[in-house]
Amino acid sequence: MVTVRAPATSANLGSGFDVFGAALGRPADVVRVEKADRTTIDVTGYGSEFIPEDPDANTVGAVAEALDAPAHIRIDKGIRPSSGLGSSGASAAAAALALNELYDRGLSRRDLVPIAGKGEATVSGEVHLDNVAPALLGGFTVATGRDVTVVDADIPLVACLPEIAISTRDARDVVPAGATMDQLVYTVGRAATLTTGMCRDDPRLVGKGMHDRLVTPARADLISGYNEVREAALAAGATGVTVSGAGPGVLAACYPDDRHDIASAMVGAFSEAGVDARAYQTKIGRGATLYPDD
Ligand SMILES: Nc1ncnc2c1ncn2[C@@H]1O[C@H](COP(=O)(O)OP(=O)(O)O)[C@@H](O)[C@H]1O
Ligand SMILES: N[C@@H](CCOP(=O)(O)O)C(=O)O
Repeated sequence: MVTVRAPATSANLGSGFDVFGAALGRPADVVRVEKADRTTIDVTGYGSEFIPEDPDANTVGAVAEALDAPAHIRIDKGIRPSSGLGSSGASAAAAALALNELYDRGLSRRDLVPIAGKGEATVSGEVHLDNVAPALLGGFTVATGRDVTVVDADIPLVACLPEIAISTRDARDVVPAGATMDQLVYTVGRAATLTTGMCRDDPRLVGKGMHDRLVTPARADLISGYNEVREAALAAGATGVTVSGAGPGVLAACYPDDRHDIASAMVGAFSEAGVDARAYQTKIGRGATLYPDD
């Protein structure tokens, strides 16, 4: 048996739609695989009642097929599905690493990124590698086509998860079809600022670079209380706030000592909007961890 823990991830970070991603220190999914004649899946844990065990509908099924690695796959969900924290991608990334080890396929983590992406595509409708790349490689990742650049950034974060479910597929439907030149210039400036901040471990630049006028406003409208939560986090010291992935999670960048106050402020602001929420005080973390021969 092979066991892999794959972390939650936050995609887009505001200015990097479908390109930027970051591994979070927590929460995480744990996936265990054993060889079998055909693939079967058991799901337990957070939100498991909403996750299909049919290999054609679960992200790990497409990964097993792509690797020609049939297995009994047990998924223990630490990351709630439809969260904006890369829940479906984490399972796919964990399965890719675990099955590669179980069947001795000899692929590198980078080789496994597009394979895990096939799993992600089964639920989101399109291939986007901005969750599976950081889940496998860790750090802050820039995914352009099949190329992935990794920065081992050290940035404190708070990820706040409201009790609202938004599927990535639905949230992709509200993304504007085009952009003006002003919007493009603004986005490039912010994306470059964020990337510089990641390279310098500078929470101020990262927070500034998260600001986005293109995709985030459309998605924020799907999250009750988003504007109030954003204002509360900024008032508590966040250097930047944006929608995490396709939402409903909300991500704040900050300095380490401010995490507790920001987490309380975000949960409190959601509560005032009538929405229960939980917050993870975390930071950019490492990629999936392999526990062979468990
Ligand atoms: N292993 C899995 N983990 C989580 N969700 C899964 C998995 N396999 C299939 N799904 C489905 O994917 C959808 C959630 O994925 P998505 O909308 O991309 O949100 P996110 O990945 O941000 O949690 C849900 O409909 C869920 O049932
Ligand atoms: N770039 C994708 C990222 C979706 O992330 P998820 O964590 O919500 O699955 C998008 O914005 O659609």
